[in-house]
Amino acid sequence: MRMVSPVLSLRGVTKRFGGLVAVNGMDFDVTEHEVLGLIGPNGSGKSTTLNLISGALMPSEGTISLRGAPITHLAAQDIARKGVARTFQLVRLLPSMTVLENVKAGAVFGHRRRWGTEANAQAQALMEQVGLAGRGHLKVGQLTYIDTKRVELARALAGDPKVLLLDEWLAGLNPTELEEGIALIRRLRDEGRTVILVEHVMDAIRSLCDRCVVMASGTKIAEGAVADVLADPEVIRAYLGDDDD
Ligand SMILES: Nc1ncnc2c1ncn2[C@@H]1O[C@H](COP(=O)(O)OP(=O)(O)OP(=O)(O)O)[C@@H](O)[C@H]1O
Repeated sequence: MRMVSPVLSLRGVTKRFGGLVAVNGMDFDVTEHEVLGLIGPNGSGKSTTLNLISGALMPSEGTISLRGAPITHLAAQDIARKGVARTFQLVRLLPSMTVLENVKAGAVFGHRRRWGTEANAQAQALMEQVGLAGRGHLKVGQLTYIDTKRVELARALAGDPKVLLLDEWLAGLNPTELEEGIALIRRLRDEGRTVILVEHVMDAIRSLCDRCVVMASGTKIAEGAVADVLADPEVIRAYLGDDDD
C-alpha cells in the first residue's frame, strides 16, 4: 500500500480556557489534495481548532505539524508564511483599500511572496477565479456581502497556501449565492487544493468533502467517509442535542 504523508497533522491537541476544555486531545491528518470537513454542533470547538492551527491561539497541549515539521508554538504570521492560510467567520478585510490591494496583501504575507507586476498578475487571475473580474478598483466597503467573501478567499489563495482553512465561508449566503459559493469551493477542490472546511451547511459537506471529522464538546466523536459519518448514531445524537441547528 502506498503511504501518503499528511500535509497537516494534529496529535493530542488540547486547548483550555480556564476550566473549560474547548478542544480535547484532537488527532487528525489532512492529506494532500483532500477537502476535509470539520463539523459539529455550535460550541463544539471547531473555530478554536482552526485558531490553534493558524496560530491565533496556542495549544495547552499537543503537537501540530505541517509536512512533518512542528508549527505548534510559532506565531500566526510565521505559520502563514509556512503555508497555512485562512478565512474568518466574520470577514476581516481592509475596508478603505480596494479589492485589488486586499488581494495583493495576501501575496505579500503568504507562503510564496510576490511583489510588483507578478503580484498584480496573480491577483488579477485570482479575482477572475473567484468571480471578481473587473471589480479590482472598488473599495471593499462598497461590495456586497458575498463579494467581500470572494475577496477574502482570493486573498487567502494569493500566498499559494499548502493548506487553506475555511471557517464557515458559506455562512450567511442566500440560496443562489450558496450554489455559487459551493461551485467556487468545488473548483478549488478540482485544482487540487488542500482544504479544511468548517461548515454548518451539510449539503456543502456532502458535495465537497472526501472525509470529515466530527467534534462534540471539544472531542472528536467520529471520522471517516462523509456518508458513513453522517449516518453514525453518535453523530446524529450530538446534532439532535444541539438546540441551535
Ligand atoms: N477565547 C475564549 N475564551 C473562553 N472561551 C472560549 C474562547 N473561545 C471559545 N471559547 C469556548 O470554547 C468552546 C468552543 O468554541 P468554538 O467557537 O471553538 O466552537 P465552534 O464549534 O466553532 O462553534 P460555532 O459552530 O458556534 O462557531 C465554546 O464553549 C466557547 O464558548
